[in-house]
Amino acid sequence: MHLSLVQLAQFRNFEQVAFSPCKSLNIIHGANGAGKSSILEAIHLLGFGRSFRTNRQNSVVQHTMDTATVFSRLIDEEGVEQKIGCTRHKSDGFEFSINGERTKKLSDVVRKIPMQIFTPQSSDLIIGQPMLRRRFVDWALFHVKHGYADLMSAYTKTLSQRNALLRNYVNTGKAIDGQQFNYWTDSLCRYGNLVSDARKTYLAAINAEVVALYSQFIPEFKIELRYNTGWDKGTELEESLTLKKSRDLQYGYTTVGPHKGDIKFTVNGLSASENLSRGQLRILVSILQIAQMKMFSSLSNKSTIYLIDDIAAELDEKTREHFLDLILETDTQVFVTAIETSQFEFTNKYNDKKVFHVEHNQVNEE
Ligand SMILES: Nc1ncnc2c1ncn2[C@@H]1O[C@H](COP(=O)(O)OP(=O)(O)OP(=O)(O)O)[C@@H](O)[C@H]1O
Repeated sequence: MHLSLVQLAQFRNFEQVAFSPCKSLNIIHGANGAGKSSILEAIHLLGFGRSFRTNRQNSVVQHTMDTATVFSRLIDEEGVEQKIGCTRHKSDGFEFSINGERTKKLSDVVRKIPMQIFTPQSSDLIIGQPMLRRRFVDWALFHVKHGYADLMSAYTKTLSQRNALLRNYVNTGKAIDGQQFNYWTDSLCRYGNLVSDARKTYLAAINAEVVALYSQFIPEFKIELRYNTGWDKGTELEESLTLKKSRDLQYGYTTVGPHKGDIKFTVNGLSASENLSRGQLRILVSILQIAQMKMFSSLSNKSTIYLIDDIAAELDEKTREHFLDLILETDTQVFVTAIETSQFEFTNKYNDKKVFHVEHNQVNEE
């Protein structure tokens, strides 16, 4: 699967640009401020439905304009072309389209273009908030496990109902309706156990791949990843909810469950977030993503699109080369940005490669 055309209109510094990427490696280079990251950001909108650079989504719209548009042609595994579009209206949010048909359902678009992104901030996956690590696993399960999106939405709805009862108790001091509370607690257990089992199974499946890949980069390090369920060790979720009921009543929200789950990474038995260098953290993230893409393609027979912003940041040339070699082995379409093409001399060995120069708000193939 790959994008054969990308068009941007009134998107950040680009008035109108279009370019035709190749199926494999696409190098986008240009000076600071030329618009390299903006191009990745536009493609990212199609795969995630949001910018990776800002929470203020309107900032992608060109100053003085009201809408920004990204349009793409996607060629799937069977060679069938689909047209995927995304428009950001400053006054009315996002609008997506598939083959010209408008869809409000983001998941329909996201499901069509499985995508990963690697940026200088990607180490946050290891050192940042647990939510990022839950999102990492949930991305894979969303794409490969039938019904997982519905399961997550049932869990989230149940959690918010239970939290509403707890919050109301804290705010008003009125006793909680016991029947309702037990109903939502039972549902939380049912969905929560399913979510947690799916995450554990998935992580166990990619673990061996992560260990093998990491040892190729840094042989002396033995990496391990472990899922923390988000409730008391050695107990079932049901038991933990009972144990924590008085705390939940005091705080006004549910303090245990898979919404508190996390992944712990250790290297030679020590915490990865506290002991790895910045470059080693980035290597770990790249490996997690490569393992994820390999697993994804073996389970779904589909490939991924991989965006790499500023590959040179904290990765030496040997590592960059090994990293790209591993990704390109997985039949992935790659978009990678850098300031200088000299950072890519090692890519001369790849036949399927295009180089684009971004300058004067234009994208030119070289
Ligand atoms: N909404 C907008 N309208 C017009 N121009 C914008 C808008 N938002 C950002 N810009 C400009 O677009 C340009 C592109 O920025 P971008 O971050 O994509 O460049 P870059 O090539 O990735 O730079 P660097 O190498 O420094 O990271 C910048 O000059 C920025 O000032």
